[in-house]
Amino acid sequence: MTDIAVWFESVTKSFGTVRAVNGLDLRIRVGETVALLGANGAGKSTTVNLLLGLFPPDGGRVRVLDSAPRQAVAQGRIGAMLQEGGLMPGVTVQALLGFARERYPDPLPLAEVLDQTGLTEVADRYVDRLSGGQTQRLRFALAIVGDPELLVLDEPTAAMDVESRRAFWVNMRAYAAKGRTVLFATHYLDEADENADRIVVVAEGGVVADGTPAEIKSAAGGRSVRFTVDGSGAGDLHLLPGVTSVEVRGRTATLHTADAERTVRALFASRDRVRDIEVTGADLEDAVLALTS
Ligand SMILES: Nc1ncnc2c1ncn2[C@@H]1O[C@H](COP(=O)(O)OP(=O)(O)OP(=O)(O)O)[C@@H](O)[C@H]1O
Repeated sequence: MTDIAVWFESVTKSFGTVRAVNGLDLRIRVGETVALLGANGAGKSTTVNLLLGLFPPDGGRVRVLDSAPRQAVAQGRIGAMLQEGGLMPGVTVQALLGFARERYPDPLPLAEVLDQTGLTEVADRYVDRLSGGQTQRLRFALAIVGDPELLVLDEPTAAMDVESRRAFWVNMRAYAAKGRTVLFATHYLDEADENADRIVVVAEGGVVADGTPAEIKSAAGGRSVRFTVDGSGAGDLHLLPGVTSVEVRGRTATLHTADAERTVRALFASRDRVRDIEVTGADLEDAVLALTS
């Protein structure tokens, strides 16, 4: 028995000519809550699907809870909330959770799951009559009903409003606090920051950064300098001292810099006038942009 819950070793997976996962190395310890963070197409869902044994890797090895993924899933040791997949219509919330419970060797009590996921009030409602947020809660309930050792969530809060989202993370953290391992994929950088012990940033199918939220922010380092581009254009901005990347949207330029003071001084020296200048500390979004650009 090891204390590694999830182990990817040099894993690759291609779809036709697209290499969705490219030499991925990742180890997650038992009890960790890890966010997989990356842009569209970075390889998050493919990683999750490999972890669940939905298809085999082309190369490398995936181990979950000391087993092959399919075996761990078959034993009911992994709970998953995926992006798609319909719920059986024509049954009530309670009945569906009841069926699901029977598939597991040691499920949680039904009342506890309903209570924990805020579904008690709609227990008798047909699943096709639920709101979007309630449907997501039911998906979460189905993921935890078997009391799995590992919980895998692929963009779990998509389609939830602010209040449902907040409530969802409270529930997720309560589950993680029982010593369970959680891996969730997200686009929401603030959610990764607030709800994970560790953030793994993926781009083009590989890990580009891995650390605590604080470490990720400081690894990307630096600050952002934002201003309105005037007649001088934006062509030479990447040459300014300290600048690590340049983004221009409309008339607003954002410079990511490792040395804001030198960048700002050189910026003022290089043009007659600099309008609407704003210097901010790198937030997680800037950090991820800097790491993946
Ligand atoms: N079944 C498939 N067939 C063909 N290409 C695929 C398939 N699944 C994924 N891909 C491609 O693999 C790459 C990685 O996709 P993946 O869904 O893993 O990314 P993601 O990080 O989850 O993206 P998103 O945030 O948009 O869900 C993308 O270029 C995608 O188009």
